[in-house]
This record gives sequence, structure tokens and C-alpha cells, in this order.
Amino acid sequence: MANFSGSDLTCLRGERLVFGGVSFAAQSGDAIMLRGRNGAGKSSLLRVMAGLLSPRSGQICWDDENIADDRIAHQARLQYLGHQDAVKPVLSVRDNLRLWGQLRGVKNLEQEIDTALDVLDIHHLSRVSGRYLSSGQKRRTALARILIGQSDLWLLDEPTVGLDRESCGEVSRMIADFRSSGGIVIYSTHIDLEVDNPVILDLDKFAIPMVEWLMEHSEFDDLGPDPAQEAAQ
Ligand SMILES: Nc1ncnc2c1ncn2[C@@H]1O[C@H](COP(=O)(O)OP(=O)(O)OP(=O)(O)O)[C@@H](O)[C@H]1O
Repeated sequence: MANFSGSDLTCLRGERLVFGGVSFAAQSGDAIMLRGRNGAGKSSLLRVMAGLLSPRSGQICWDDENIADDRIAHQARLQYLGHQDAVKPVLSVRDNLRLWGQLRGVKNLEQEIDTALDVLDIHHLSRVSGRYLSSGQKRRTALARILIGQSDLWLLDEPTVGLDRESCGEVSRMIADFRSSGGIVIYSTHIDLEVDNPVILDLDKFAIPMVEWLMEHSEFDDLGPDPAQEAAQ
């Protein structure tokens, strides 16, 4: 049974404190849904979970090992689906999936590609170049990518953006199948994606004022002595 957890995570983007004090824990078969208003930090947290962004404080562990200690092992166990579909315009759908599978060293690649094309119902597009795909077709291609090769963790940033209702149902089924094979799924969504009993992590609850956080973490120490106090001495 795998464990994926984060404790007391704080994330700064640019000059802005996005969230502080976020903790989570998931085991094989679990799903966590990230909720929160626009800008609450759902994408940022998914990037932190993927090891693509370092938290300002706190740590993330897979089976009690800090993911920062072996980023390559962490990348190998996860599939991350960001806002961008990362579909290469000059490659056909099949070649896009092939490239992805080759990068991950997937065995039986052609067979896995066929299965993924069937699941996402895009077999008829397999020879079409990325540049000719609609946004929903690109999203389906990106979703097909996460089915290729073995993984233990899916990090999905608004997986259903641009999808029609039927494809949203397909995403729900993909998530259910992955969980029943022991996978952990963490996803953000603004729609009601049908997922069985997800734990809800509401990031609106973790926004804290910037100044308060800086004071708490003694960031003002670097500014030197208070001139007003010095003048009074
Ligand atoms: N590359 C970046 N550099 C600086 N700030 C960033 C960057 N990306 C995002 N931010 C800021 O971080 C904050 C959180 O953004 P994030 O995309 O994580 O939120 P979100 O909850 O996913 O939003 P949405 O629901 O709109 O997708 C926002 O204030 C945003 O402006």
C-alpha cells in the first residue's frame, strides 16, 4: 500500500503567498479533489506535488521518503496533466503518444497506444497532426497520454476542460479504473466530475495574509534594526 502525503506546505508564487499550512494524506486507491476560487493555488499545489515547484516550507513524501530526495523516482511514478495539453503540432496523435511513451521507456508501446486511443475514442484521429485538432480533441490526446505506461499517481489539473459531456464520463471511468488498480488521483475541477468519495481539500481555507506569514517566519529580521528604536537609544 503506497502513501502520498504533504505536511504544512507553504507556496509563494512571484511575490505572492498563495497558501500556507496545507497538509494532505492519501493511500492507494484514494482520490483528493482540490477546490477553491480562481487563484486559490490548485495548479500551484499540483505542481508542488509533482515536484515541478518547490514549496517555500513543508515537505511532500511518498512512502515516507521526501520526494525532493529523489525527483527522478517521483517523476517516474506519476502522470501530470497540466493546463497546457503539450500536444506537439507537427506530430500526429499517434506520434505524440509514441514520443511520450518512449520518453518513459514504456514496453509494448504500440499496444498501449492502441488501448489509450480506444479508451479516449480517438482512434480515428491517430494520423491527424496535432495542429489540426480541436481543443477537446487535444485534451483527449493529453488524457490518452496518462494511460500509457505504468504509474502510481495521477495529478490532473482540470482534466475535463474543453471536453463534451460524454468525454467527462470517460474521465470519471478512467479515474475509477486507476483507483481500483491501486492508483492515487489528485485533481482540480470547477465542474461536478463524478468521482466516488473523494477527500475534498478546499484551498480557500489556507490563504493567509502575506505580512502575517512574513512576521511569523522572521523574514523581517533581514531588514536590520528598527531605525526608530535606534534613535531612541
Ligand atoms: N508563474 C507564476 N509566477 C507568479 N505567480 C504565479 C505564477 N503562476 C501562478 N501565479 C499566481 O499564483 C496564484 C495561484 O495560481 P494558481 O494557478 O495556482 O491558482 P488556481 O487555483 O489553479 O486558479 P484557477 O482556478 O484560476 O486555475 C495566482 O495569484 C497566480 O497569479
